[in-house]
Parts: sequence; structure tokens; C-alpha cells
Amino acid sequence: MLPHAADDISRDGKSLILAYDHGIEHGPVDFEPNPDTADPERIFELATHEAVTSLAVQKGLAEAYYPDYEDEVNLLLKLNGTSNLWMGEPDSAVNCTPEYAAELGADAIGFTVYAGSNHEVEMAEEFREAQEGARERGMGVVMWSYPRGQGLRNDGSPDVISYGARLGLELGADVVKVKYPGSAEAMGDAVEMAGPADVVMSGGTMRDDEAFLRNVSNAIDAGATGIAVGRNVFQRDEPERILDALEAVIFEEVDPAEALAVAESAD
Ligand SMILES: O=P(O)(O)OC[C@H]1O[C@](O)(COP(=O)(O)O)[C@@H](O)[C@@H]1O
Repeated sequence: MLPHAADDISRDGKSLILAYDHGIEHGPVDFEPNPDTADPERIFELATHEAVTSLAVQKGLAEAYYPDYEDEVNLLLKLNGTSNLWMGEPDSAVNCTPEYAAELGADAIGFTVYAGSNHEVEMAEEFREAQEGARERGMGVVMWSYPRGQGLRNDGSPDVISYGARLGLELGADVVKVKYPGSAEAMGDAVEMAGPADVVMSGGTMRDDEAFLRNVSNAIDAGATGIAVGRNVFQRDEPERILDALEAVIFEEVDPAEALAVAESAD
């Protein structure tokens, strides 16, 4: 088994990573559906919800806000990231070292690897430094494994997602974050390829609550250990309500329709 340094960012072996690196990856456009969420304080508050097992942010937000939340929130510090203004082959600048992440109080580090990009070799080497630096300091390692680049047009196909999951295991991640491949069966293949590494599903903007929760539930049934979620929570009018429902689906394996009904009645 892996050393599993990611226990600090999970609960009973399951995780709900609240991702909030969108200000760098996509820019202010992601805050438009729910303008309050441009204020990082709103998201740090949201991360105190019981369902959230860690909050993924970049260094600048951790420096400014984490000191007030370190008793209530587990920090997953993203070490690389690139803006949407970058027009080259997929790549991600290393913005923080594991040493500094540990100083900021991180429980785990997050790192994006774009396998298939012309920059894959450098990214894998950068990941090595981050992964080994995290291991030395007892921090968990979460890989955003997003194959994409010049030679890879369909980065969402099940085979490519399974390959991404496998790369997480091979390169030493505790948790591999992959896009949902569209079905429970394909998610099961990705989970199998990741072996002892945890797989969490990530991504997107689905407006239909039940359809979104159904994907999460399918992923859990297929062996995924949780979700890394950003826009599907903070772009909703009532982010707390979908977190209530996610908590039931992920940690109690409640059926999505029932989870939604319970979340609604709690309002
Ligand atoms: O590279 P992409 O596909 O634009 O997505 C990047 C974003 O997706 C995530 O991995 C997950 O966020 P969402 O749940 O909002 O899709 C974020 O951490 C990241 O900012």
C-alpha cells in the first residue's frame, strides 16, 4: 500500500476537495454566476462545511486567509497553475515549493500534470520535486491528471482518463483527480488502473442538481473515493445546499434524489 499521507485530507477514506484555483486557471468569469464568490472569504467560510475535507487554493490565498481558518479547514496547497491567458501548449508554472507549502500549514500539495503536452517531460520532473518534497514533510500528494495537448484531441475519452489515473499511481500521487469519463463503467476502469491510489472525479458545470449528484454517486459506486469540485458548488445560488446533498451521497452513500430531498427540507 501507499504511505497514504492523504489521510489528513479525507474522512473515513472519502474526500470532498473544494477546488478554488479558478481565479488563476479561468479568471473572474467563473465568479459571474454568483458574484459573492469572487471574495475568497466566502469560500473559506464554505470550506468549514462538514462535507469539505480540504480546500485547494494557490499560495496567495493561503497567505492571506488561511491563518484565520487553520483550525477548521484542511489546506491542499496547489503548487502550480497557469492563467487562461496563456495560449501555448498546456503547461503550468510552478508557483510554490513544498517547503513553503509546509510553512503555510498545508496538509497536502496539489499539482497539475498535462501528460501529452509538449511540456510533459518538464512537468513530470517538476512533479517529482514536489512529490518528494511533500513526502519528506508528511504532506499528501494530489495530482490533477489532465492529459491534453497537441497530440491529444479528445482529452475526455475513457482510455485517456484511465491512462491519466495510472500516471498518478506511477508517479507517486496519493490521490489522482481525473475528469469524469461519462459512465460508472469507465470510472471503474480508471479506479482499477490507479491501484492503491485514490481516484476523485473532477470538473465541470452541470446545472441539473440530480444529474450532477447521479454522476457523483456512479463514481462512488465505481470505487472513486470522492470528488474535487469547484464550479458545481460555488456557482450555485445556494452552495451550502449542494454540499449537504454531496455529503449524503459521498459519505453516507444515500441515493441522489433522497439526498436532495433531505438537503431541501433542511433549509
Ligand atoms: O483545466 P480545466 O479543464 O479548465 O479545469 C481546471 C479547473 O478544474 C478543476 O480541476 C475542477 O474545478 P471544477 O469543478 O470547477 O471544474 C479546478 O481545480 C481547475 O481550476
